[in-house]
Amino acid sequence: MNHRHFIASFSYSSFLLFILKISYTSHFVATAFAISSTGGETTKKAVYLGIDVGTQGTKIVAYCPQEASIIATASRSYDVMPTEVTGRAEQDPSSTWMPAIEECLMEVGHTLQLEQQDDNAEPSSYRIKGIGVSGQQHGMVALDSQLEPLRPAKLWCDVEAVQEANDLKDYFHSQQGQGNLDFLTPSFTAPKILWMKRNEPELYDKAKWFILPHDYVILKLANLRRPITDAGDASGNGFFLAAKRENSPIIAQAIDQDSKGEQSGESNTSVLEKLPTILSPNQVTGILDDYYVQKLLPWTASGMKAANIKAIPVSVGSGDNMCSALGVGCVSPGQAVMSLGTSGTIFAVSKRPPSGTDPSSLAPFCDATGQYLPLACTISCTGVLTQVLKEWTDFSSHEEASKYAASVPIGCHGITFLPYLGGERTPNWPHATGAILGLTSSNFQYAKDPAVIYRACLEAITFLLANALEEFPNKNDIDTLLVVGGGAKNPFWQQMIADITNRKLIFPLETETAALGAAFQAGAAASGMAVEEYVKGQAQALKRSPDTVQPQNHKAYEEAAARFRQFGSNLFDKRI
Ligand SMILES: Nc1ncnc2c1ncn2[C@@H]1O[C@H](COP(=O)(O)OP(=O)(O)O)[C@@H](O)[C@H]1O
Ligand SMILES: O=P(O)(O)OC[C@H](O)CO
Repeated sequence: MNHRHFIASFSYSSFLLFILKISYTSHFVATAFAISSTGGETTKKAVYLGIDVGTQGTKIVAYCPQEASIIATASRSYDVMPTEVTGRAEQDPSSTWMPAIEECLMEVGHTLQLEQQDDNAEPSSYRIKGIGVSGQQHGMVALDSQLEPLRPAKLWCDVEAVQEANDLKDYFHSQQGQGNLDFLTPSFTAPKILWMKRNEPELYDKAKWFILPHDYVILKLANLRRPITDAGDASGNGFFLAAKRENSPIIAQAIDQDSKGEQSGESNTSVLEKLPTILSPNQVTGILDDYYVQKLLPWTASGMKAANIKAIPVSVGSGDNMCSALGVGCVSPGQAVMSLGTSGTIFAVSKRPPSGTDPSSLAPFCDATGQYLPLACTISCTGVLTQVLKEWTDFSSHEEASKYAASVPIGCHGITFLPYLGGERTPNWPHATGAILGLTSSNFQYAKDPAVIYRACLEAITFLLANALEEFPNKNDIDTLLVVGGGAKNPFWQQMIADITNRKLIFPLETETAALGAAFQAGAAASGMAVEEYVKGQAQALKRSPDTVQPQNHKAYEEAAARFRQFGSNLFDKRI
């Protein structure tokens, strides 16, 4: 047993676990649950579950610190709701996210039960000691007084609230609000709330809470009486000023006073009071509700009811990018994370709060440890690539498409794909649309080749992220990218990213870093450690794949990248 394992074993068999429960009055009260070791317990290995509720699916990982590995996983896919309305992107929390989570819990529970059956000598090899939740950022979940959704959640990639985002920015600056809100786009929650007030005034009047996707999941898992959140996810709500770590009353005022909607009744409650309370990074919100315990561990459910010892704490959770920053094992100076999910994101960790002069494309978020997470997010990433794959090619997978795309020359014979099927956020072009440009009589024949179009799309979404990297004030100090998310396992894309960005790449062995980061947070919360300290302890054991990718074709990509930027600017670079 090495030193780290000794510490881990000691803390998991230790005697007291303090669980912060939401009190049923308006305050949070610390309640201590005495959790002691009993016969057989000391032999069980602690396991922490991390749930990541993404845009295209939910994943759960079960992480065992003693083995320093993921011992079970499950995932379920789902779609954004079909709509004819341009710019709309919605999902129903109760019929989309929660059933996917339930199914994943059942599958993980089943896998762990098999482990138990394999070991007849011990009642169980593992014990779930905590759950953390990571969620797609931004969006808006509007709840009624019974804590039920009033309407489908508007997602981060919903760009209906363009006018509202601009109105809020203008109001904030007209009131000389301190700080910089230039980064506010329709993705954020505040413009969506204003959009709801203007477009659905009757529903708006019934809204008691406006929360984020991960807040909703925690609310349900722990059966809380009121919503909570953390600073990382809250910093994507459009009210939160990261430097001050508080929601802006000016933004709330702008929404409260707005009279463009025809309200059916006047509510006196400010929108500020409808936002969830913010807990610190290693706090626990409550314990896993029996309903979900039975999904996870049906064979021990009755035992769990009988004894506090088996209560499973639910930690505060965070946005998926914040959790990813934990899941890569902490981001060092000189590194940035590039996440290839439905969205593309690129972010670094900073000890300093954002400065007022940071470029508007960098959102000044908080991270999930108490530090800051300057982040750029592109809407057009694997969501668009997957649509191209499914609707424009006969390739059966990204792997097959990439194999053929690899034989297409860099720059795709001069054919440029603009990937803005759902508008764009970085650059802030919510009205942008997709296009294929640069056609000539000599390259026209290639435009109907699916491998060319797939590659042109892949190049485009990579150029977007590379351009976002250039917005970081410390870009010259960033020499290494930690690449994560669903697209990170694609070797062809890995090479392309290295070539285009001219940076070293590292791939954590676990690409589901958001779910893993949520599990780390649960481990920190359950063992009472600071999140950063806990994650650093785990990171030593997380091997990363060797840094084999070397940039070779940078110059060849530069020309195609310049063409891509020029076409986009010509079409969409105007005041929205
Ligand atoms: N080899 C691959 N190359 C490119 N994209 C991929 C590959 N494998 C999976 N993807 C895409 O990654 C996305 C899923 O990534 P993920 O990080 O789980 O997204 P989210 O969290 O937004 O649901 C899907 O769009 C999927 O099609
Ligand atoms: O579904 P993902 O993982 O792309 O998450 C969406 C991001 O949180 C948007 O910033």
